Amino acid sequence: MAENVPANALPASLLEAVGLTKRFGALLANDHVSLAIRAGETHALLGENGAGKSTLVKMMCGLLQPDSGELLYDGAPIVFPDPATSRARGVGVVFQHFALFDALTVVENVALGLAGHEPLATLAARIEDCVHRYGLSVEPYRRVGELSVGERQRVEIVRCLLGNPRVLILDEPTSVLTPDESESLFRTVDLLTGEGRAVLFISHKLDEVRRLCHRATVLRGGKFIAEVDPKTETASSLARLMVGAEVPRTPRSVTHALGEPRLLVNKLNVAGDGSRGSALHDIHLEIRAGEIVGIAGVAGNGQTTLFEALSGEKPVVDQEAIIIDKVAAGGLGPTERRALKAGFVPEERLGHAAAPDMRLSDNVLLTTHGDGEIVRLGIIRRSALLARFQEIVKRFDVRFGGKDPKARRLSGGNLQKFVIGREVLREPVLIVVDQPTWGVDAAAAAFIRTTLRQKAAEGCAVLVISQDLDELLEFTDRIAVMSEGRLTAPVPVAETSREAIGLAMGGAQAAGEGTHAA
Ligand SMILES: Nc1ncnc2c1ncn2[C@@H]1O[C@H](COP(=O)(O)OP(=O)(O)OP(=O)(O)O)[C@@H](O)[C@H]1O
Repeated sequence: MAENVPANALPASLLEAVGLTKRFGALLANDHVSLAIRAGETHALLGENGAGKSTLVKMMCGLLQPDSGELLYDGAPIVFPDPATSRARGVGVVFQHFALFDALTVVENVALGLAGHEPLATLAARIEDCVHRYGLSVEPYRRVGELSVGERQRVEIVRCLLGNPRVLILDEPTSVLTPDESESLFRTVDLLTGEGRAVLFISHKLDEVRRLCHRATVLRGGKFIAEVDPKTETASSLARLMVGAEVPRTPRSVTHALGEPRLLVNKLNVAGDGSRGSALHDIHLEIRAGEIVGIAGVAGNGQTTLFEALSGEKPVVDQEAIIIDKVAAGGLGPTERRALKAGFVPEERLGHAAAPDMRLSDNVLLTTHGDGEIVRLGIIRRSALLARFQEIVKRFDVRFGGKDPKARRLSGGNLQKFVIGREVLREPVLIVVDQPTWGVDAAAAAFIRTTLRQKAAEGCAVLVISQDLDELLEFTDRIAVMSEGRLTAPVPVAETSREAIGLAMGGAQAAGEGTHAA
């Protein structure tokens, strides 16, 4: 990938933050942070959850105004009063949480963000052109509601590129991508920097930062810590800079006897509804108390439908197709399934797992209202709710400013820790988690995995849907692969390999011996 630029030939900074400071109440989210992005470089912005990366980016594009400090663009001071102005000046941002309308097509969504009234056919042609030029796979006339998170992200990138940005800021672009999708994004990034554009790349995946980025700025606790050449660092030395201490690794599976099946999926068929999620065909799966089963697969192959069928959000006709802790649950809704002590953590934390404009404590209620402890005889026990909220925050180290902010105020990784903690503290016998560590820093990711391992050791059955193969290989016991709505038989991790899983992801039945016996 990209070579180091000799020091005597450094290109000028395109966009520069000089001593930016931002306070939210008592919390100093950015404390005199400086960062310069040069033409032709990919610059990483690193830091643990809540370190202040998104706050810095928001100030660099006019979404937030700094309390002090200034921005320089082409070496001259500039103020971006809002994102429209920064966009018009050539600063494009793709955020972690997308701003797309499900009911509209790709081209309609893109049109909404543009000034003027370009005919949709012309715009679709421009999208096709951009897609072709930068190797992105996006179909202009597909409805966004049908797209996987990875595809939605490409729509956001295309939308940005159509504005012909000189600086492109990507906020955790690979956290929802498969290895292949990430590789193709890296090629796109290289093409962009090759054209003299600058890319600011926020990521918790330190290996990819080392491969892709020319320089890295590290933040910790809202402060600038270091600017380093990631190629001369190791993933652990970078993690040490971010965290200020060694990062623990997830303990491998401890051998313990497995108990009763907690989840049985038997001949589960779900029709595609033409909108989000594909059909499921004849899914079989058994997860016993004490084990973690992982589901790998390229996004959009039925994982979302499977999650929704398991959580009760999508109706399943056959009552016996899903059995939770010996109870036929196919026809039960989400609350009734939670009453069976099942916990569910969906992929989209903001909007699905948590209501953005509700306070965190009220968000606790979303999945605990049927548990009896917090709501009794239809009356909310506020003290019990607050006690649970505080326990989640303490045990899962959820960091935020203020006492009880709205969910949308949390950094991405901290919100993820919150929604995982909310389910884990319900003491479930079955927990289904879609993308458990999306956007979570290395230390917090290790903590989440270790917690899920502990739950399994205590007798919980855990199902993890993840696009991160390394994660699945690191902490699950068996792995199945989802492809075109079909699930391979889960195979013990020791008996499979990245290659076999990769093949199965492409549709070959290579990760397991057959497709049925679980
Ligand atoms: N609008 C806001 N009001 C109050 N606090 C906020 C607001 N925005 C961010 N914060 C707080 O500022 C801190 C920094 O958040 P920021 O989103 O910048 O972190 P981050 O480094 O991007 O984290 P992550 O990796 O989890 O996305 C966090 O503690 C967050 O809760």
